[in-house]
Amino acid sequence: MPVPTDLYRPSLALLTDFYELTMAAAAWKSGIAGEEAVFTLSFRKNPFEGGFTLAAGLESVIDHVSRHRFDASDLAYLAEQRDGHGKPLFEPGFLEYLGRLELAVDVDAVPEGTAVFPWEPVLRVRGPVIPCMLLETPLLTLVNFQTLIATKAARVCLAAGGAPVLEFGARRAQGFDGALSASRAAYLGGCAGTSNVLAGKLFGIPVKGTHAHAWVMLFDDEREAFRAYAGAMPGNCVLLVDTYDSLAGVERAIETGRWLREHGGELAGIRLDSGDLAWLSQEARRRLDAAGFERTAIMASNELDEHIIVSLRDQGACIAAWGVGTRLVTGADDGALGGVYKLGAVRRGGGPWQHRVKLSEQSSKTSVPGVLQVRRFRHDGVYLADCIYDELTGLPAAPTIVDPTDHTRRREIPAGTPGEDLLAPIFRGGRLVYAPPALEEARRHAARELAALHAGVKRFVYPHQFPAGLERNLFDLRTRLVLEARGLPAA
Ligand SMILES: Nc1ncnc2c1ncn2[C@@H]1O[C@H](COP(=O)(O)OP(=O)(O)OP(=O)(O)O)[C@@H](O)[C@H]1O
Ligand SMILES: O=P(O)(O)OC[C@H]1O[C@H](OP(=O)(O)OP(=O)(O)O)[C@H](O)[C@@H]1O
Ligand SMILES: O=C(O)c1cccnc1
Repeated sequence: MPVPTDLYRPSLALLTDFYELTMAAAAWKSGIAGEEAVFTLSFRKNPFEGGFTLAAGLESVIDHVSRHRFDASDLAYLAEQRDGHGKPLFEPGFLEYLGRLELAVDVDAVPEGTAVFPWEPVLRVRGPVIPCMLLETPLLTLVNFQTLIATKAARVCLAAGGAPVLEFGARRAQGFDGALSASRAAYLGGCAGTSNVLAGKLFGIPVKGTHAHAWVMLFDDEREAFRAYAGAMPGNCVLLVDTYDSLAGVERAIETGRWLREHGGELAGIRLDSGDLAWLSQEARRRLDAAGFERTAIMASNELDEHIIVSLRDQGACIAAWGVGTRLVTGADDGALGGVYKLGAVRRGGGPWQHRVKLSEQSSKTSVPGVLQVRRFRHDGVYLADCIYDELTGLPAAPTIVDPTDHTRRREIPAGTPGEDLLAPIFRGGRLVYAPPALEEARRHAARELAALHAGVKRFVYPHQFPAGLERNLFDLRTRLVLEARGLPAA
């Protein structure tokens, strides 16, 4: 399948926060550029008050890291930056360094579509401090948004219970890039297709759609409009029936369906876009069935989300396909996934790694030190628990998992419980060592992941909290570092 190779040329190296560059300049100047660091990208809360999150954005991360370079125009722009005294902010030597910079980093990440939970490392970057810092902003930009939308899509598709969900969001998306990456993430999360034609071309997503109210309004009456559309699209005819009156529109759609049959076509569906979708869909179904159009599908749209879809199904709505736009591609009601990128350890001159922890008044914001990995344990195809551990100390044969927000909540994992590490090697020394799966495969992976989660984790109201926490030695190390940093005696 085609990849979006030409969308963002040249490199987007400047798409980083200014402070990453001022820190890079200071690191270069102060001689710590040769030191190594390891950073972890994780989030602290599942979006949408939900019980799970689906990781997305890795393919864009790979693309960004692979083509990262500061070109002459980037360097010229940086050379223009002045400090408060009107002097150049960046020294020529630093800019030359940036011009030669290659991101010789190791990146490990969970594959796209993997179910992930708060605190877990979703992605890890290890290498010289400057490249690690420069990547903070773009990696968060890419992973936070796409993960949010993939998770929203998974929720909407779970609500639809297997009926197809089409993503109709481009017109309400956050800009062109928001539209494209939302379409991709929505497909990854389970949507059956998109109305966004460029996303279809770039990512190989099936493109689908009906017609707008404007089509009907272009004609003097609805009958004429339906007939013209059906004549032009006999094999792809879904008629929007609510421009003037939904049920009268259904009657005209039935007439058009009869006409289509006489001309070798078939009315594929109707779309309802306003009013009481439960009642209208039942009444439309009754009329279509009575007229011999049992196979004509009823599609609904109109500011839908997972909660409205659940409610409509509970009310017995006869809706076979869902068109979901605004609330899907904007991740309503969560403006963003709150992913963060935190330093876990540093190493000087090839010596031993030294753990680092960031304190916060809010214990949920205290970072997790180490070179983090996560082991997922399972039983009979169902996920049991996730154990976040430090590769520097390793994982005991029978680990104890401690909930970082309540250390009295613990889970013992018996030795021999099957499980696997989630972070896979993506780059080694800046060289790509991972073959990203095709989007279709990532989508199948997401579906398998959702199937392996207990139903309680997927419910929308007060979901069960999946046991994901810190391996006990890591939890103890973190506690010790926090006490040390606060100048308190060890517990
Ligand atoms: N039976 C229902 N149960 C729950 N929510 C519904 C039901 N029918 C429609 N909705 C949802 O209620 C919200 C408001 O619908 P409303 O009927 O006000 O739209 P409308 O005013 O008819 O449409 P429009 O403003 O697009 O012309 C929408 O999000 C819609 O999806
Ligand atoms: O409601 P969403 O989930 O975003 O789905 C997409 C919406 O976009 C279209 O209409 P548009 O909103 O442009 O106009 P309308 O409200 O007048 O139908 C379509 O008819 C849907 O209602
Ligand atoms: O094809 C459709 O029905 C469609 C496309 C975009 C937005 N709303 C509806």
